[in-house]
Amino acid sequence: MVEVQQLTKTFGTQVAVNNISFTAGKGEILGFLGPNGAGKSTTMKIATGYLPPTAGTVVVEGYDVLAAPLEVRRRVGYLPEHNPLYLDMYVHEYLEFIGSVHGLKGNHLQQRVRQMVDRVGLGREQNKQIGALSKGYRQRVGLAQALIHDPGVLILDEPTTGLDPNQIGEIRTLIRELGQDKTVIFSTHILPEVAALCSRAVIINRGQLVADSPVSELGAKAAGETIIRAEFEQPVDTTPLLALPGINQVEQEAGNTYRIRAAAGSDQRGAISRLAAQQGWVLLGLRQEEQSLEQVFQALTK
Ligand SMILES: Nc1ncnc2c1ncn2[C@@H]1O[C@H](COP(=O)(O)OP(=O)(O)OP(=O)(O)O)[C@@H](O)[C@H]1O
Repeated sequence: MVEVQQLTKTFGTQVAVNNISFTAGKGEILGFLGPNGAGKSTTMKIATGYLPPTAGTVVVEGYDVLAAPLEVRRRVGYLPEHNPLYLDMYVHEYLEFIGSVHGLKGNHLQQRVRQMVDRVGLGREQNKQIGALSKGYRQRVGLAQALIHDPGVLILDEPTTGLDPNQIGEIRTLIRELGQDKTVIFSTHILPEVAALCSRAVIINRGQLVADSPVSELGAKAAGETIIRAEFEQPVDTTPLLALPGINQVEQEAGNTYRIRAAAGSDQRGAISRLAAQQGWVLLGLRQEEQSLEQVFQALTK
């Protein structure tokens, strides 16, 4: 579990992160979104103990990043945005080195290295120097080093950037598996990735939190209201529709389709279909409009 509370980070006069709070739970994959410069990497660096907060706290599996940085590092796997690898080291050698930094030794260390090579799909490239690997394979080495000590929390800064579509698919599958029993926070600019992988998303903009909600509810939040389209066989009297609680406006569109604006986050379809039955209206279609994640992101971060 990762608990970010009223976190602020300033660099001189620049406020990179401005009083944000959110929580990521065990078995949860949290998408961390925001435009360039929003403060994502800064937040992740603080949560992994690489940067101290200016104010506020981050608590990782019960340990405060400032008060217990070693306990935090033991429990966190971190893939930084600019994956800092030792290019002249061989893949095995590097993973052994990182494993030993985490206190792994002997057979157990060798076994973990083999398991990680296998897990991230480094098999064919495992005997090369890191400098000889393609971007995608370097990213896999970065993931393997983040996982080597079997941390309960994984913080991945743009893990799929620069990968080809096949590699993206494989890394997403891996993240999905890891998310079953770990806490995973990952940042990305690829919005369909969030829809595919995450149950929840946190969006920040200019250092401030602008959304923290289940991905499925983001649309209504961004729009500030829910739009429903109802098609009837005949024109209907809009007065009883407008009288339903939570319905703000009803407009007739082409034919006998009505655009119904309702309070954000509410689902009025049941009430509308019951009203239609009461009034003897033949309801041909009833559809709640979904906003795409792109639209939501743009609305919240412009
Ligand atoms: N060491 C630093 N010194 C000064 N300013 C910094 C430093 N690190 C980050 N910043 C500033 O803090 C702000 C947030 O940067 P950050 O890297 O956290 O954004 P981001 O959301 O990760 O962006 P991107 O999507 O482009 O990676 C930016 O304006 C950046 O210039």
